[in-house]
Amino acid sequence: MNLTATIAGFNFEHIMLNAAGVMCQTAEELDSVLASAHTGAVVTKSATSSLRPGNPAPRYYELPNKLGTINSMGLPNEGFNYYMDYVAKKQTHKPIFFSIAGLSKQENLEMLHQLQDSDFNGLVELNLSCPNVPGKPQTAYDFEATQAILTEAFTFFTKPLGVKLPPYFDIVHFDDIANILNQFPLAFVNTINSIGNGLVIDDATDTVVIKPKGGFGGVGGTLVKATALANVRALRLRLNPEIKIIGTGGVTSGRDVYDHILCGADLVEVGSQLAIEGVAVFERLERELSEIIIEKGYTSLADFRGQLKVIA
Ligand SMILES: O=C(O)c1[nH]c(=O)[nH]c(=O)c1I
Repeated sequence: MNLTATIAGFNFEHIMLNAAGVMCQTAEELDSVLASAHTGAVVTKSATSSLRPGNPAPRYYELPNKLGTINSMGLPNEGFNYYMDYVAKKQTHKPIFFSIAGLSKQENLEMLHQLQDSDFNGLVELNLSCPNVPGKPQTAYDFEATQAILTEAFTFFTKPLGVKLPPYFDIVHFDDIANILNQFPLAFVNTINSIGNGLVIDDATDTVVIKPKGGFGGVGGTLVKATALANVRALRLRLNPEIKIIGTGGVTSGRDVYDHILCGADLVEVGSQLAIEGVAVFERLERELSEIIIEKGYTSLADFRGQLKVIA
């Protein structure tokens, strides 16, 4: 059975990896994802130029009954140079995604210049969708700003580049963002990031469950699966075929991985469920996915990728 994928000439022997932000802030966490026999790659925590402690705790919460998670981490990370050192000395055959989330266009362009001029030989994920930096909008909800940063980036950046998008909820917005992205030689689009600014209440105390922003935070896990699949499907139907899709959001079972692929995903990321279950989740998900593929009589992901049926 062929459970592989290719993006920008990089071969992925397994199609799952962590979602940026989960199990990827330190070298030890990154190593634990790479060490799994059931991951094809790893993505770093989105980096800013300098180290950031992030928002005050409690800033992460797992909902009861495995419904999902809410977080307002606030972009805590070890700083750009920490991850540059990590990728420089890391010996691995698995591709590495280097995620960046500068707080301004200039900061993002500066990190892209450093990545371009470095020996880094992996893929870069420009995170345009962090919902948790107080006062900072999710860039990808501003179509002009998205167009502008990609236009400037591609005047000098020649390594494989993709963008991490927030979820969209309007068909016209799917059209708008796809029209922008199709103008650029992107290696991939990663959709979705958490659903921004949700609110969860602790029913024992009538209190929000996280401290930052009065309890508003990004929602992930089971709760966001329908939105994640819609965004994967909508973008697959609209984007140039050369732009591959990483499906993220709502993955807790092999069937969820299968559904992301059915909607058009080439790679599939696990966030909330990885945080809840640990790296063993990848073995379980890959086993469950394989069982479904065998049951359906397929032998490779290409047999059903993007083959979601509609009702005639
Ligand atoms: O709060 C965070 O660090 C965070 N949290 C998210 O849910 N998505 C993001 O892109 C980020 I940068």
